[in-house]
Amino acid sequence: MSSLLRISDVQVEYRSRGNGRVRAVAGVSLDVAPGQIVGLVGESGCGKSSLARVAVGLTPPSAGEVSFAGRPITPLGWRRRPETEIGLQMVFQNPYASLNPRRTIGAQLLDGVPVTVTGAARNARVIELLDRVGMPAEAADRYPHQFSGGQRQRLAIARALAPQPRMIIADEPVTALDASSQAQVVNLLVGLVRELDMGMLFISHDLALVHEIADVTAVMYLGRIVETAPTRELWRDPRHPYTRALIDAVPQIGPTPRLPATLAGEVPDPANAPTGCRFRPRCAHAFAPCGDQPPTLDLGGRSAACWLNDPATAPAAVAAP
Ligand SMILES: Nc1ncnc2c1ncn2[C@@H]1O[C@H](COP(=O)(O)OP(=O)(O)OP(=O)(O)O)[C@@H](O)[C@H]1O
Repeated sequence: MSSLLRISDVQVEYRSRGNGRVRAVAGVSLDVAPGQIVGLVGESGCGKSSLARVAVGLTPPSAGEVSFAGRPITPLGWRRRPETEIGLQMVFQNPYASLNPRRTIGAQLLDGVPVTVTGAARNARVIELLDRVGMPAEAADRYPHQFSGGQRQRLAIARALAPQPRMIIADEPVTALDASSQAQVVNLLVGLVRELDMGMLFISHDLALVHEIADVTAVMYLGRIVETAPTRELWRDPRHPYTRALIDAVPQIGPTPRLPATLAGEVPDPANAPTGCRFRPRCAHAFAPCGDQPPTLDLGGRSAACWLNDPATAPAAVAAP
């Protein structure tokens, strides 16, 4: 399958206190195909937002490349080419990040409507966008502060749809909302993405939510993707102990209810990332080879960066105490 968004070996570094540098994203590759929903999941601080900002050209990568529909995305390219041409739009956790509090909703939606739509059709497009996200036409004359959090996120989705993008990157789009709005906004977003046959990179710390909506799930830990698989396979048969731990942390209801297991410890600060496998200090299966960083192993339609999947090293894990 050809990819729409291609992230190749991207690194993101920040200046840390003193003269040091922190590598928040340490070599990530990820593809999103047209019409595909890819979920990117991981605990807070693992580098998800840093990766999203690079993917839309808001932050330059320290190394690696991002391309969209075969064209490179760089912050320079982003400025030169209006986002309406790029076809990649972002929905942020906080809708105030994408909605200007001082301008009416209608004016902001109009900004995103392609210039090829002219005259009365422009206003008609605004009304249509509002209708798509379940908001009344009168919303066009109001300001963002006149809406609830859930309504504002609906409006931010309408703003993202205005340029008729081919893909959305949604970074924790419902985390800031109350529980009842969360389900509504996720259903709306996923429904629109499917209906309009767009691609989506859906970033979340909530594996259960990603399980419900994503075709493919990528699991990120401390700046690296540790496992990628079709969502159903990942859930049924995780190949990385971190994925297993995240699944075990989800409460199971139904015929065999199970209490969630907590994942011991916390994500280390990337400034003090462990050598070798970064998950090693928290991993119940750590064995000698984990002192070296595991490569991303191709497991046939899926991949995992864990020595347990390497036939050459795995027997040692069984032998380990
Ligand atoms: N501008 C910055 N300067 C320095 N360090 C940063 C900066 N932005 C992020 N970081 C650090 O990079 C790491 C990854 O942060 P990032 O926000 O990308 O992770 P995340 O998985 O999206 O977490 P969250 O969901 O909490 O936002 C964290 O350790 C964070 O402290």
